Amino acid sequence: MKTIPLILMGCGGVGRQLIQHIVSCRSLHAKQGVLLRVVGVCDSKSVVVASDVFTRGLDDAFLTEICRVKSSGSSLSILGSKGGECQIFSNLESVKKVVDIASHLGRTTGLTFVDCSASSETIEILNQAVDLGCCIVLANKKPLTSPMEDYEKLVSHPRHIRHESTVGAGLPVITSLNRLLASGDPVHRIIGSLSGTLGYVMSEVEDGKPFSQVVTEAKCLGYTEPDPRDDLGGMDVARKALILARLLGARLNLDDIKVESLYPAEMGPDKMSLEDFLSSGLSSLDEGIDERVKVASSKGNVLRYVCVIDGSRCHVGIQELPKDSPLGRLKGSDNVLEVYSRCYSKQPLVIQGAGAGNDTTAAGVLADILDIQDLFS
Ligand SMILES: NC(=O)C1=CN([C@@H]2O[C@H](COP(=O)(O)OP(=O)(O)OC[C@H]3O[C@@H](n4cnc5c(N)ncnc54)[C@H](OP(=O)(O)O)[C@@H]3O)[C@@H](O)[C@H]2O)C=CC1
Ligand SMILES: N[C@@H](CC=O)C(=O)O
Repeated sequence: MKTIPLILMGCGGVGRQLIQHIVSCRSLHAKQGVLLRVVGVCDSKSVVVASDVFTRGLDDAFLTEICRVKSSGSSLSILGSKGGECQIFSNLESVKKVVDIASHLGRTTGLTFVDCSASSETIEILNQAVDLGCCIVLANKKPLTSPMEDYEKLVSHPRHIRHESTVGAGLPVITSLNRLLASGDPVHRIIGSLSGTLGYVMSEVEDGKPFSQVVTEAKCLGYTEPDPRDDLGGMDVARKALILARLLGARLNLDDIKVESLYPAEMGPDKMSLEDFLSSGLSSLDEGIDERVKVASSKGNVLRYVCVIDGSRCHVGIQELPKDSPLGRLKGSDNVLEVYSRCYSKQPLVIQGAGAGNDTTAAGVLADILDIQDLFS
């Protein structure tokens, strides 16, 4: 049986769903000859680790308890040591402990860091993990959209990194692009709708629902980032665009991308709390969006938040598109990407399907972990 030891960073909607998938797929994985051994789970303040990471992981009952505690909104630090089977470390100590485990397991049994946080702070640990021979799997886009130097370090061992869920959640976007590029088929243009949240919001407001109501629904459905302004301001789509553009070889940074925001600067995270934005800011945007939807509709068009990557130029923003165009027909949280390359020059390669949600995202992360099993014994 191959064993893949892993440390999960982030135990929110996606991280918890990943734990549930791992636990419920135990017998399937056993038939495939693979065991996923979760040796540690981190939230923003603490890490829970198995007492002997060389031989044991956290057991399934305890992993389920971790999910219960985190879904109730508590910190991992309230968990006990479970009769000595695990240890809990907080704040700076937790970072030291995680790096310590990486230095022991990285070059022996191997270790995979799975980043399901939404933080830009994980980049330091991830870069250390890479230096220590560990693999990394990310749903978190922020480390991959850090300055070029950090990015290049992170992806310096291509066999050791997987990040399919960073674009299109569980859709095979990165894999498909890598296959085209590896076969010498250069991709020169990608156009698409890459936000599950904005896809859902734009298609729901067409039916006359208020913008604030559908954004709140998207948040409840697990489509939005922890702060939905990341989606509504276009930054989440810009990050996806940057990830794809860098994959295609462009040496761009986030501020090279032109981004259209759906809210004004005075409602930004530096000026308004998330609570105020959700309780009052959001509804003040209803009228303006409704007006734009009506103007588009009077011309037989709909609004879509579109990402265009053309050579090394990227821009993301609202476009008015015919109702019966591929992007105009999108419904719900679906993403669609049209990829133009030498082989797909007139008719693009089209990838479409659910582009957000905890279940599909966590499934994409799980598939990434299984995809690196050859590096483990
Ligand atoms: N939902 C979706 O459809 C998709 C999501 N993603 C990505 O998945 C990631 C997770 O999203 P989601 O689960 O919704 O986010 P949540 O906000 O629900 O969860 C984030 C988790 O990360 C933890 N965390 C924060 N900072 C750190 C840190 N420095 N180290 C370790 N853990 C940390 C938080 O801890 P605490 O509990 O203490 O706050 C929390 O447990 C995001 O990056 C998102 O962009 C990608 C594709 C689709
Ligand atoms: N908030 C994102 C989640 C996936 O990356 C989206 O809405 O697409």
